Amino acid sequence: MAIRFGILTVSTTCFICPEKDRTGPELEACIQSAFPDCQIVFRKIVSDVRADIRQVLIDFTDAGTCDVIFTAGGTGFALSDVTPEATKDVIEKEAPGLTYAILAKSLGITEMAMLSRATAGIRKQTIILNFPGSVKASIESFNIVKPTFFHAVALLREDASQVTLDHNRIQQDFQPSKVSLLATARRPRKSLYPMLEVQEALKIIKEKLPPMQKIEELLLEDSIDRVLAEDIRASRPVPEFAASIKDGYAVKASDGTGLRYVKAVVAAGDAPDNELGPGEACRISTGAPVPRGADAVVQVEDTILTEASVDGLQEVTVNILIEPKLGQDIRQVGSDIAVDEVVLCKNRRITPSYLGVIAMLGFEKVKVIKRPCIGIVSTGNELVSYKDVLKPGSIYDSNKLSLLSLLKSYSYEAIDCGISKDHPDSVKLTLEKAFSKCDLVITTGGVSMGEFDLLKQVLEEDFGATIHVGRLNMKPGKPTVFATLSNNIGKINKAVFALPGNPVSCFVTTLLFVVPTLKYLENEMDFKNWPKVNVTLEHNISNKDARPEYVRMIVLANDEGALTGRSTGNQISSRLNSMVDATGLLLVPGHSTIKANTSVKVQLFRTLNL
Ligand SMILES: Nc1nc2c(c(=O)[nH]1)N[C@H]1C(S)=C(S)[C@@H](COP(=O)(O)OP(=O)(O)OC[C@H]3O[C@@H](n4cnc5c(N)ncnc54)[C@H](O)[C@@H]3O)O[C@H]1N2
Ligand code: MOO
Ligand SMILES: [Mg+2]
Repeated sequence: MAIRFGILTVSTTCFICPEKDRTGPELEACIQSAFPDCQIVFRKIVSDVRADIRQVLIDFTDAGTCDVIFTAGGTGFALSDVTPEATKDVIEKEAPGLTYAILAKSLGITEMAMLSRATAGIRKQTIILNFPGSVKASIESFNIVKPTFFHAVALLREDASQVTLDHNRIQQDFQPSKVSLLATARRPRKSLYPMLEVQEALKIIKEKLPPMQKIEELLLEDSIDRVLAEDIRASRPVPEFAASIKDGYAVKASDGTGLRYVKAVVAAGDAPDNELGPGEACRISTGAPVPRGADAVVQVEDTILTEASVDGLQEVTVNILIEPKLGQDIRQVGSDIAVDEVVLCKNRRITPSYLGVIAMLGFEKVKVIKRPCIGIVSTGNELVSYKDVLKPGSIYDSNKLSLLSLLKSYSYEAIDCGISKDHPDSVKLTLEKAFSKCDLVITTGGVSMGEFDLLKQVLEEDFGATIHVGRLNMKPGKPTVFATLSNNIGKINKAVFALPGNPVSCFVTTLLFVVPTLKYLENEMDFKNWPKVNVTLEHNISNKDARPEYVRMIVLANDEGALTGRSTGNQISSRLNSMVDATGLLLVPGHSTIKANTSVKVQLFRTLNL
């Protein structure tokens, strides 16, 4: 948050001879070193005239251009000292705590502090605070109150995220970041990180990932889309009893065609205890247990009724029209699943049919591979939640929602770990909170070459992280970062993907690096990445950049079942609409064109569009 300061020296002497004003310039330097990204909106001098002081204060508060105005001078007992009176004329609310804090601390330095009549208050959204006129006293006063300004201004601006940040900082006894924003002139003008190829990076990520894999047991209903951590071995046969495949009559095959006496009825769910004798039949339903003595089922369509009961309601005899074969229309015990058969293999993802099979075997719970807890952090002073009101210069944080839902579409739940400001303390605090909850943290923004791109520095300097991947030869996604953190016994236990802020760049790198990592951590995908299919291009596709480009493709199946593909249009990294409807990525080498009708291999990350 950039605070906007104004400095008003009140002194008739300095007004006549401005070069005598030392307090104004010294105060300005002090403010700038305490708040490096602040803005000094004005530095003025007025004489000790109440109306003149009042006018400057009104001008700069009512225009809404200043968050804080410091006056220096005119606060003592001299007859001409009227700064507090002019201040009281304009303020709408008093802020006595500020002057009290200055007085209390200053009394420890000099008892002359008692002679200050300084006042403080708020007009509209601006804080006005009187400092003494001497350089030393004004700077001492500034240093006393400066820790409160971020928070005070955030409250006045109704900047909820900064207020939360400050509350956390106060509550957690926060240690500021070791990274400084001050030495911009000394920043490197070339990236310090080697440019890696995508395949190289995938290999490194695979090698350096912390060992996260553990097993957990879940209720069947909670295990959909998870990866099996055990073979599912049948402890019972399916079916468990010989069951009829048809609605018809259970018979002895050796009786052949001809009349049968209908001895009993067996419906699904019955447990028949009678035994079929020669010339007898049991009426039977699909799925019902075949009674002892029967060895074939004849479907009702292959029979006729030959005799009914006196009331005409019950079958007494039926004629079997077709020669029954031994075992006909009977599912034998264990014919679907035999006892001890490994019916589902570990490391496979649980689909609805897996769950059905597991349920058939009577399991209540299943062992699956535990997933890392994933957190997503957005970074950027410009970001506002899409649920909040947009301010001038701000944009909606779209990355958070698109990445949370992209992961969800592959069944990974991630936690929203907030929006960090482009300030080292804010990045540090937001990451600290994310790491306290999550094993894998994904951030977006702040990884390129700008002075406010702080992710790599904060990760390295504040968290001792090792950056394994710092730059990639790809478009989009060049500044992609992969880093790991160790715990206090030196064991790697956290991983970070710090992705570029451009909406397409973080989307594509999530597809190419984060999702494969998550699948790999679940043993499902050996970093082979998305399957490739042959696609015929509908038009020429050019890449003007030197970096290989992952062009977003719409892939369609024509009536003959052949696949054709077209690009989603302008591929600039900010244009997230270039992801819309894309189901595949086509890697186009740097400075090259692939001609229409060429057959190319497209990596499919989704099923085809209908
Ligand atoms: N001097 C250089 N500048 C840049 C380079 C470079 O190599 N040298 N690389 C460019 C490339 S490539 C990319 S990609 C971007 C990456 O930038 P950062 O990761 O540092 O991200 P920011 O600067 O914070 O933001 C970039 C862009 O994205 C917008 N953004 C950020 N977060 C969000 C969000 N959550 N939702 C929506 N939009 C977001 C942000 O406003 C910026 O417009 O750097 C190039 N620069
Ligand atoms: O690498 Mo950036 O992601 O092209 O815009
Ligand atoms: Mg940047």
